[in-house]
Amino acid sequence: MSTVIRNGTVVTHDLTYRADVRIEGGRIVEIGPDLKGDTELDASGCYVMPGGIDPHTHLEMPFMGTYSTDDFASGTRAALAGGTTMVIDFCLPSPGQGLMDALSMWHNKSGRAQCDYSYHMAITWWGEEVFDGMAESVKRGITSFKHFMAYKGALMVNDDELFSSFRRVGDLGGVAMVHAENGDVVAELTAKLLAEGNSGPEGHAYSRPSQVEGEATNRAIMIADMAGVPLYVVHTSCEESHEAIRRARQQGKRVWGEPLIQHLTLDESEYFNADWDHAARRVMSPPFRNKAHQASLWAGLQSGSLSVVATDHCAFSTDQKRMGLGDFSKIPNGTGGLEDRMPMLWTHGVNTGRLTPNEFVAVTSTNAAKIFGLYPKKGAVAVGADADLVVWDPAKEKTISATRQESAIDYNVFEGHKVKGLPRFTLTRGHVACHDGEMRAKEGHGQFVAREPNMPVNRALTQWKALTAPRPVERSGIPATGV
Ligand SMILES: NC(=O)NCCC(=O)O
Ligand SMILES: [Zn+2]
Ligand SMILES: [Zn+2]
Repeated sequence: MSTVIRNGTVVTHDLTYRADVRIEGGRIVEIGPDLKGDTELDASGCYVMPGGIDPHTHLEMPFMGTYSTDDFASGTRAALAGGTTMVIDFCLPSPGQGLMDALSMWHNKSGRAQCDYSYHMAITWWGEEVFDGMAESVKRGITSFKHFMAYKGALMVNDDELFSSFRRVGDLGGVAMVHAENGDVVAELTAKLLAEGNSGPEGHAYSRPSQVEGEATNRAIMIADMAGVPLYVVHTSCEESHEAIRRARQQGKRVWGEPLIQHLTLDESEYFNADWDHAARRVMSPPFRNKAHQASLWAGLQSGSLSVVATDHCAFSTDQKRMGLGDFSKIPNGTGGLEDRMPMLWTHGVNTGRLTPNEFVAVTSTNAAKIFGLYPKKGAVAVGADADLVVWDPAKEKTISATRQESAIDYNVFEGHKVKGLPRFTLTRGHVACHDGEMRAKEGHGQFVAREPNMPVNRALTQWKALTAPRPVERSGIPATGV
């Protein structure tokens, strides 16, 4: 059985051209004019693009005394509704827990996934067991390792642990990742704000000024450079952090920055809303920033100093958010966005002229595929690639509303936003999961995707570090001591 997507314009990160796309056995088998198939999907007026890859989600994540509400079923369904065909979630061992033990727990949760997925492994503590578990993790196709520099007393690791782990990731040919906020300063500021009576959700934003992110980003970059490992900085939200990444890239360091769609389109005024629920629903780390920071993030996407737009989808219901009534530090951190990332970015990026359609593909799909060892299986419209595709209708419009979303939570941080540019069809390995607004996704269709270590960037960096490593100076004679 074959499917042909007809009459569309193929848009990849580097090319735009008219062609039909033929799919068989979940893969793209032919691209060209006038193709025939058993089933035909009409893409007239549409772009045929690689499905989105969101490399930053937390589905059914245990966090701050609860679990994020969207699980692998509802979260991946929301992803498909919005044109995203793969997510990379985080496997989070509890302190003291072995990495493979945590991995089996995550594999148990992901069985109901509706699109393909992978994991990053989090390093939440340090010891020989973790050191050994990292090699096993790479063998099982999990080649990226996340470190939290915030959440003191919970997930946070210190600089010595960071350096040890980064070196290990470098040796294993993986990618180091950081949540870059200075957790010690955040803890101090939180205590001070609460003591002074600042207990509402706005206190969360005050406790995490952009400096805590800028400082930690710079520190992580320097530690990664000394460890000789490529570094991916998640949820880059401000100019200070972007500046550190920009500077590092200009210096030839292998560093990538990831702004979120929320930080690009929503700002800090949300926290000053008189409605407690409204503000608390938007509590996430780092918090939303002002317009100047937003402009910096957009400029980073345009200039290439920032590489990937993600969501950090970690959705808590209003009831869960209310765990922090009277104390903002107990509001579970996280927001949704999986369903809205692509339409919001198209609307505010492509429709405004900030991004070209090719740049849109790069930052929503191809760059993540390349960085995390998935390309060209994912992130490509090419013969042999998985048929993870979105047929994108640039004329289709909607107003975002929680009443019509696939996510399981009871609100949407983009409520009332008008978007223009939506999927006509979303295909996951050839299966049409979203058919002109109607969901046909299947629970359990999603498969774990193992990833390869030692990407070209790893090899180049290792070669460069070997070439420039300290080595003893060869001397012909040793001077006499004079004694
Ligand atoms: N971002 C956030 O607030 N919650 C999810 C966990 C994390 O990525 O820090
Ligand atoms: Zn984070
Ligand atoms: Zn996250």
